[in-house]
Amino acid sequence: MSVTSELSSGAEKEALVRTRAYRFELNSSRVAVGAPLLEVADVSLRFGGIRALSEVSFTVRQGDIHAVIGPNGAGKSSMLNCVSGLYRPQRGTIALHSVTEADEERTHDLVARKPHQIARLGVARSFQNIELFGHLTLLENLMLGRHSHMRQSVLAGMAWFGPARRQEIEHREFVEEVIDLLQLQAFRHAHVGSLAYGVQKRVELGRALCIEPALLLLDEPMAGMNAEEKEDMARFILDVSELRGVTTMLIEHDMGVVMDLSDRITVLDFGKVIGDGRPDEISANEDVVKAYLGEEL
Ligand SMILES: Nc1ncnc2c1ncn2[C@@H]1O[C@H](COP(=O)(O)OP(=O)(O)OP(=O)(O)O)[C@@H](O)[C@H]1O
Repeated sequence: MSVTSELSSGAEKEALVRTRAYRFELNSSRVAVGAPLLEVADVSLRFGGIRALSEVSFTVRQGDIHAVIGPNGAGKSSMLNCVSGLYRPQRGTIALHSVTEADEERTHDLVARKPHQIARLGVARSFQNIELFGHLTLLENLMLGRHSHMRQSVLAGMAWFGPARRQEIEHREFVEEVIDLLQLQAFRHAHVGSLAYGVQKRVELGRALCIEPALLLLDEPMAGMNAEEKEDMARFILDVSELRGVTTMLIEHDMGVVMDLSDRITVLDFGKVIGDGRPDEISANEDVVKAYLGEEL
């Protein structure tokens, strides 16, 4: 893609995000649309004799849905785990860019940081297996997602007066906006454990959004879903990106979904990048087609 067309698609996205009026920002990154948000450079990760990642480099740009695909064992989850700090690569850098309220540009090397420090920088992650509190209601699960933004002490919260009450109301309104976006109104007071699998996955996405992510990491958000649930989830991921400007990096096996949703795709095979580009470039890439021989592209 040429630089100008990249810029114009960035401007279009920004205009789309601005045309809708929302009370709360879900996207906490102030990096300009189309500019690099996450730069993975030369990352290598070994487990004993197994090379899970070899000199992996790619860039995720602000505003994009960026898919990481590849056959089983290609290193996709390992890559996501390196970004979220669960794994520490032996080589390479993973740089997250940010812009402060004073418009100062910052770069954070994620390799040196612990998972909770990376989460505090706004990197929110959902897992392959659902990790929600099944015995709590949907509202309670999402309110827990707001936890990192709550300033008042638990004691003040329990006493339920003054600033604690105001803050609770504010967070509740934030959560309601996420519930509206993901069309979860009907399940507000349901215990999450009793909800259908596809709805639980949507609640997980909601909880990640409650963190106000700078970068959203989704590990197989549609795994185990039926066709209708997949379609719904794809729509919500698109809304989160197009309407709310949240940058998303996702791992997904369903090629149809990946080709439809993604702005950019990085393909891994045996821990190496064998393709990186727009969906049309990836489906025309011979190495990628070879790696997926027999699979639909
Ligand atoms: N914690 C670990 N300890 C040892 N080996 C690991 C570990 N995590 C991943 N690996 C190995 O690294 C390689 C890449 O695995 P990874 O799970 O990242 O691939 P993947 O592309 O996500 O696969 P899948 O699509 O099956 O989930 C595999 O050979 C795997 O066995």
